[in-house]
Amino acid sequence: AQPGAAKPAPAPMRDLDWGKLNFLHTTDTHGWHAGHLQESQFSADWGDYVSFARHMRERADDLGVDLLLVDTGDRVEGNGLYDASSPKGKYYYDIYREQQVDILCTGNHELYVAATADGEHLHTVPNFKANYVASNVDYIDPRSGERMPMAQRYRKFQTKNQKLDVVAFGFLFDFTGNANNTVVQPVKAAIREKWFQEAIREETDLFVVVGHVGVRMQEFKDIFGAIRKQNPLTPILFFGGHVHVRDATAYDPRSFAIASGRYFETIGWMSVNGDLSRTEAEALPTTGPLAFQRRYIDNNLLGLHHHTGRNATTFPTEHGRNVSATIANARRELDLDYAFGCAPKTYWMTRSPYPAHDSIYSWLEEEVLPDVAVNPNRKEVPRLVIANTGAIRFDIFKGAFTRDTTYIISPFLSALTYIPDVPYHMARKVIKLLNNAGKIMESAPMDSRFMGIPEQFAIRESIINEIPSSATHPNDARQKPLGDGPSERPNLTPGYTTRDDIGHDGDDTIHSGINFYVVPNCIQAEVAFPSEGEPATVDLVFFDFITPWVLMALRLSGGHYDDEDVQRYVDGTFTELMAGWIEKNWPRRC
Ligand SMILES: O=c1ccn([C@@H]2O[C@H](COP(=O)(O)O)[C@@H](O)[C@H]2O)c(=O)[nH]1
Repeated sequence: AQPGAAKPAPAPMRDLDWGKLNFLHTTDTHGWHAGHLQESQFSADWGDYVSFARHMRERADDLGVDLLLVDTGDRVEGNGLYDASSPKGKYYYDIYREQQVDILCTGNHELYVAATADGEHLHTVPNFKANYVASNVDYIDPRSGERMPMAQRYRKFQTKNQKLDVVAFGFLFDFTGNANNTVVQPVKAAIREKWFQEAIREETDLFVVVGHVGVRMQEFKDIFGAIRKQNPLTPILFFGGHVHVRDATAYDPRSFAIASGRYFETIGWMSVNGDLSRTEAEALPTTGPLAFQRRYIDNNLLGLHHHTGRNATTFPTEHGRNVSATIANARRELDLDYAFGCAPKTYWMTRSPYPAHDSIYSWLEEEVLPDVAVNPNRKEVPRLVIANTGAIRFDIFKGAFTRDTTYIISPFLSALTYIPDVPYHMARKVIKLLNNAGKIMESAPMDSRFMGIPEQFAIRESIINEIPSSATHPNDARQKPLGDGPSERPNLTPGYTTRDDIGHDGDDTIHSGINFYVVPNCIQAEVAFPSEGEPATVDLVFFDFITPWVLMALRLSGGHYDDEDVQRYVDGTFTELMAGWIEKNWPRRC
């Protein structure tokens, strides 16, 4: 863990079930390779993960089984360790490569900005040349204009100990927001390609699909359908991401899919037992069942010690320590602990309802947006200022708001844009349409959920845990999450209490539950409105990311505007404007 990181508290644990084939899975780490310095349950860093993987690989060797590490993309954007350097990723690429990841793929965040895609092509792809798989992503060379696969389309290899043949794919969901130096082929088209049809006809013991795809998204179902049609009995293992939740499901009895959360809070564990080798299986009179297990490991040192049977002295390897030290140096050089101000209280994204005094969205709407959305030439003009909730990525904790926090909360280069003098009777309808457009904005790429937080692709209704559970045994499947307040098990720390299709026992650490309140796609501040009556026209100010939806909403309200009508409203990114607001409004020191 990093110097000064919060120390984890002991908690009741569930063990890992080892199988013949075992996996550790990271996804949507978004640059959090230093761990969560302020959150004890997630405060291990990438160096600790390097040590952990080393011990787990040794254990696999001792047992004569296999362990593979997989990563399903969105490794970048969302933390100072990646975002604060110039160029972005100056330190991150060399830190990430220290882990031996066996199969990895691209996420959408590797592709939003052309320079990020260049970085992926120049660094992570060659760093993991044999292991990086890009089944539906191409890169366009900026000099020659040549279009080429981002990496090999699929990977065929044998596991170390049991010599199991694996055919692995690496997919990205049907993302359309990529920069023009990349091409994302829709999954339905990619699986019709000759190379894919040949790959699924390879002689293999199992298929592994890593994907920056939610495990309940159609893209994974289509890939599963195509492989299964050709291979009625071969095990197919899916590792998903993008939606930022812990989740697991099975598409049929010989397949399994896991998603392992977000922000390096979780290290996913999947294990498989049964007749995996096709030659052995073919010799049997009938095909035996496969047994799949999953665990969501909280990324903290006490848990990692527990699962490896080690302690503070025996756990860190020299390699792991060096990686932790490299991260600490990078954080120091980037001055990530520089404080813009001191947050007077904690502001939550989804742990409190919106609106509320401790909702980050209420804070933005009531305090920040009215203050930063000011164009000096139009400051008297009444305006509606719309922000998409997906632009905010994390909670603000009471205490120092640092350079690191700015990127944690808002890593995007979001700009405030506007359409001047929109008739108010039209402009006022926009927020309602963005939040409740229903079927009109349901299908990609205009799916209105893309404006909101990724978690809400999976969680559609609030999860409120006010009622204390009566279950007391750690492995009691009837266990229900507990509230944030006093609980019947006072020793439990609040944390993930995941319910997936397999049951309620997926988390390695037994926690009391945390509330999740569904939030709207967008929020809106009314600024400089007349004290009485309504304005005839307003400036409609909004984050540039949501331009296509705003134009569509205006069209539905009878206003015919297009991209040419959209202008820059204030200079600077929203991240910079927010940091400036904090410097001005919150005390410098805590
Ligand atoms: O410029 C941007 C880019 C993205 N967003 C929001 O982020 C999510 C996607 O998050 P993932 O981590 O890729 O799942 C997107 O749906 C937007 O809500 C943004 O606001 N601005």
